[in-house]
Amino acid sequence: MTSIAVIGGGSWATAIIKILSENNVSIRWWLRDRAAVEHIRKHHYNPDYLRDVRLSPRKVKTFTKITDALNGADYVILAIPAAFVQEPLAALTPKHFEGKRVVSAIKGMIPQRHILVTDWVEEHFHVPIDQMCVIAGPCHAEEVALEKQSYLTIASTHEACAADFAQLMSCSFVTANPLADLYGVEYAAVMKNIVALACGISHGLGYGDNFQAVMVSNAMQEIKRFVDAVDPRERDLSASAYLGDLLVTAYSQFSRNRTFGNMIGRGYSVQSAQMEMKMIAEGYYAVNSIYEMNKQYGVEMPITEATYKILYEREAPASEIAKLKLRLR
Ligand SMILES: NC(=O)c1ccc[n+]([C@@H]2O[C@H](COP(=O)([O-])OP(=O)(O)OC[C@H]3O[C@@H](n4cnc5c(N)ncnc54)[C@H](O)[C@@H]3O)[C@@H](O)[C@H]2O)c1
Ligand SMILES: O=P(O)(O)OC[C@H](O)CO
Repeated sequence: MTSIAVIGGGSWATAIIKILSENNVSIRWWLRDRAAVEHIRKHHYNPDYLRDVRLSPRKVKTFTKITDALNGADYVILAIPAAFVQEPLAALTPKHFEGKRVVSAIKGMIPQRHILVTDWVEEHFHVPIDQMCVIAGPCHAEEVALEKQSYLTIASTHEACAADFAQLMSCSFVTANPLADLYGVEYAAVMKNIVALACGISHGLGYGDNFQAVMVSNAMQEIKRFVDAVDPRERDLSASAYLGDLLVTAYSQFSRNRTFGNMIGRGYSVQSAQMEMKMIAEGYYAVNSIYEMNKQYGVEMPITEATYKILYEREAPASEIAKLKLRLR
């Protein structure tokens, strides 16, 4: 039986565990919050996220020590927002990851370093890049909880590695397909969060669907320019791992990033929006990383620049979106 360690106690970790539990696997789940661990052991659901998801005590074991969760695991899935992933893994060494495949479920970048999570894992824990995958595609945890038909893309530099893990992430309500484009998929997943922030900000300011449709079309071009500059190769950005994820995050009621952006557009400060939201909007951190990274590449990125100026330079949302309006086509 495949043994899978899941690191993180949020909504996406909980949804991933629900999917994996449909297959013949054993899950070793590390959560930061001890009270949540106690609760799950006793009541078999996560008290903080997706409370309707029942967790099989036969398949899912919870741990408060991360090294215990990793013990004997074939796969390690990282499902903590990128801004917080370094701290819980700080005590781990390359030895803990020997012989294990690492899967990033994170759609964000390491904030202080402006690097992708897979690059950080390779650098820090010496996991070979071809032994890593990312979980991508348009998929909200809330819809997984409701067993609504969803599609995931498992991306890796090594197609066989992606294909193996895709099997484990497929079930009656999820179709997971492998794709050999680790970096393109990972960057596109980071960038769609920035676009969702911009869509939310515009919506909060009173812009309508017509404007958002143009924003999303321009965003797809912006993502293509950036990804082509950073990792040039042939790829079909209309595939669901890229365009699909952008659409779901820009339009869904469940989108954390859009919700956060909407609050900013309505006049909340960054701090008050963060306090009001129980969940993490990865795009807030990602926009800083992509903006900083782009100093090296010099790609034309009007949506990223406008979002950066609003969130990090405290420019007024109304005037930044008014300027952006003139740059969209
Ligand atoms: N939720 C989704 O539908 C979804 C879908 C696809 C990908 N993702 C990605 O999954 C990752 C996890 O997101 P999520 O939606 O589960 O997040 P979430 O907001 O539901 O949960 C937050 C998680 O972060 C942890 N956390 C919060 N503050 C922390 C801190 N200061 N230090 C350490 N840990 C802290 C919490 O314990 C919890 O595990 C993100 O990269 C997100 O982009 C989420
Ligand atoms: O839409 P968000 O901001 O909640 O992000 C969640 C996922 O990335 C959607 O695929």
